[in-house]
Amino acid sequence: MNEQQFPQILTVAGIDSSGGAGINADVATAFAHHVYPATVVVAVTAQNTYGVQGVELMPLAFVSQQFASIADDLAIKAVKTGMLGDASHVRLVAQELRKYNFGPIVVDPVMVAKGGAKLLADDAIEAVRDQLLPLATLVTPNIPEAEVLTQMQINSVADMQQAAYKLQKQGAQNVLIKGGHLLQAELTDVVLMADGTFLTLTDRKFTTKRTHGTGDTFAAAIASQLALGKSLPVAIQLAKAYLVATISTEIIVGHGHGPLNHWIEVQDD
Ligand SMILES: Nc1ncnc2c1ncn2[C@@H]1O[C@H](COP(=O)(O)OP(=O)(O)OP(=O)(O)O)[C@@H](O)[C@H]1O
Ligand SMILES: Cc1ncc(CO)c(N)n1
Repeated sequence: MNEQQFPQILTVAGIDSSGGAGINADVATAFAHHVYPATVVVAVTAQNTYGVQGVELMPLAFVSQQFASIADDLAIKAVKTGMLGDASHVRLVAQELRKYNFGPIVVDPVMVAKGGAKLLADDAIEAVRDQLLPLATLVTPNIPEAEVLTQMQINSVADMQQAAYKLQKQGAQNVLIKGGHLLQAELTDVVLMADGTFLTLTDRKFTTKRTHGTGDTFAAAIASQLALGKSLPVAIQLAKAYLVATISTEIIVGHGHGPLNHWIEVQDD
């Protein structure tokens, strides 16, 4: 491997026609970090800041072909997975990820879009739990996703910690449960590291409806920092700082849940 190669990540996810979430957010985030993003397109959505109007999944063989093309040529240093659509696509992506050594894998188990549209079929949950979580260096569910995966209700930070233990038992090495859906004045994300220690990230909640793609941006920023050689705890904290900056400096696009300001400068540690 040529050490001079530019840092490269792979995002395996869905395209958002309105540009704010999914692969579009991942690509914007990678560029902001001066990291090169390759993409495996699993789904294409007809979507805007109001919601999701349509979804098309790519043929399975074509998803595999995209993986092979990338593996034949690029030097991927970290992976992020996002919207995977249904059980057969989840199983296939897991199978492809097992084939190649693309470095650490950040699994964002995307299930539902901001407007409530399903981005993952109900019968795919088992495949996410059994096939994808054991491959995850880090899994980054929001609270509803963590509830579905662990079959427990989450109403507090203590519940988030308990759910994080369960997700680790299911095979994820490290767990980040995002607290955006917990009704509190402050937002708390809970991270359970592989060594059993907790990291808690607490931030004020900005009053804004422009939060389309926050989860994607957070996970893509973590993958980008990992590709740049940062340790996981440092990558998570730098990614969170970038995310907060993208939320706090609004850009006015669309009429519903608008996209983030991905142009904001990434601060280093
Ligand atoms: N209004 C806000 N102000 C500050 N931080 C926020 C706000 N909304 C979300 N966040 C942060 O963004 C991250 C993602 O939040 P959330 O729990 O909503 O994830 P998500 O539902 O996966 O996002 P999405 O579905 O939009 O991709 C968390 O770290 C959360 O703290
Ligand atoms: C394509 C796509 N992926 C992920 C999300 C979740 O933010 C979304 N809304 N759309």
